[in-house]
Amino acid sequence: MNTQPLTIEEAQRLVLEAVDPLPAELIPLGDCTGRILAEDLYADADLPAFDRSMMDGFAVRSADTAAACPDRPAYLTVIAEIAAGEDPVRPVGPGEAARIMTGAPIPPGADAVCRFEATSDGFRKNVPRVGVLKPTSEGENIARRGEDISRGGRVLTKGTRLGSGAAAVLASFGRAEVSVYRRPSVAIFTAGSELVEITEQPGRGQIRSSNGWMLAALVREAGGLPRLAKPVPDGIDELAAAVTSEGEGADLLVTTGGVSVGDYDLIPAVYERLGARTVFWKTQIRPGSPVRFALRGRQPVLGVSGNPAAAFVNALLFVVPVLRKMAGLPDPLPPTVQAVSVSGFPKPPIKPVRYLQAHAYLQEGRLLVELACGQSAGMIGSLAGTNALVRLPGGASLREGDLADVLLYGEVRSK
Ligand SMILES: Nc1nc2c(c(=O)[nH]1)N[C@H]1C(S)=C(S)[C@@H](COP(=O)(O)OP(=O)(O)OC[C@H]3O[C@@H](n4cnc5c(N)ncnc54)[C@H](O)[C@@H]3O)O[C@H]1N2
Ligand code: MOO
Ligand SMILES: [Mg+2]
Repeated sequence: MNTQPLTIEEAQRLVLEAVDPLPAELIPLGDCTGRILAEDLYADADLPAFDRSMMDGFAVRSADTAAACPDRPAYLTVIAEIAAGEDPVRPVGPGEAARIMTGAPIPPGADAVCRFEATSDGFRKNVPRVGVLKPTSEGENIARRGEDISRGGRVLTKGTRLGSGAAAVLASFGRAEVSVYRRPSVAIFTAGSELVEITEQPGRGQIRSSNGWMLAALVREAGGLPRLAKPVPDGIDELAAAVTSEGEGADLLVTTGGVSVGDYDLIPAVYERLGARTVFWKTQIRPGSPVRFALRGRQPVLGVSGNPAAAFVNALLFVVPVLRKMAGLPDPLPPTVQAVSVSGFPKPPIKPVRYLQAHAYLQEGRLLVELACGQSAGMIGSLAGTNALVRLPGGASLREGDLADVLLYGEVRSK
């Protein structure tokens, strides 16, 4: 086990190294939103599958229209009407045109579509003859077979998060089922003799256990399936029994509380009882420094701090990346962007990296960030209404107007 506090980069590397993407499963296309594609998708056909009209108008031979102008229209005999869904076989010969609708196949012989607006009488149905008012160039208003997606090409890449656009592509190739990475299941345990369930009225010295609910929501947001156990009193037997019975088969175990040096901080002993090998304990981050990472066989176990804001930071920095990697995303670490800080941070610089609860928002197209009031690790209020963490490197201070590194985890809107 590493005994020196690790840098955040080293700690994240060790955690991510220990986990792999989960196996794939087939799901109905209608359930694909937010899931991660587990295969490359190649086009097994051209899209569109046939040359088709992009306008309502007339399929013509472009040469017939070369000299057309409003004063001397090119008059063509209308030989057919082609609606979308039809399969026209009759060729358009010289001096002829076929009335055609958007999406309908181009008939043999025609090489362009002249839209209604560029004809005389075009909007009138059943006219035997139409006057084309301007030249229609070869290929005009025709979508060529395969011009959208050509057969054999890769249209979706493994590791893509599926959404509306991908659904359109998958549907076009008849994929009623899609292969995605399985959603990670996460068993969550909250340790502490002071904790009561949220439906209970806490007695003196007791508190409602909020961390489990926070973690369950975060797991869900990251695409995982949380299983939240009842709060467990501090006791090696009780905690080990709960994890053994309710953590069975979970892809990830998360415990909160009990990771520091107090007399009842029993998580190290519990992990030992469970046969989990500790990979590291303590990191150079604040809050959340005493986070613990262990492996119980292949099952990863993350012991996050009991202090609510510290638990939140631990979860964003470790639990979410683990879930993203398990879910098949190629870039598991949350992206960092830069924003102008409208607040300064009054405390003096420290050696560890600080993560500050913040609200990032847009103003006239620029990303700004405001620190939440109350940055103590034990506080909960700063978690409400925030969508970002400001990352303050070791030794750095933050003044109003400085450019700050920001880790976004929620929707960014205008203020
Ligand atoms: N002597 C030292 N004491 C502490 C150190 C240290 O280095 N030396 N580190 C401090 C830091 S930093 C942190 S962070 C905390 C870590 O605490 P634990 O992970 O051991 O958590 P607990 O002691 O169980 O609880 C801490 C705090 O959080 C509340 N809590 C716990 N679980 C929940 C929950 N499910 N929902 C809401 N709140 C919860 C708990 O009541 C305590 O107030 O240790 C410092 N101490
Ligand atoms: O690292 Mo502890 O999380 O400061 O509060
Ligand atoms: Mg403690």
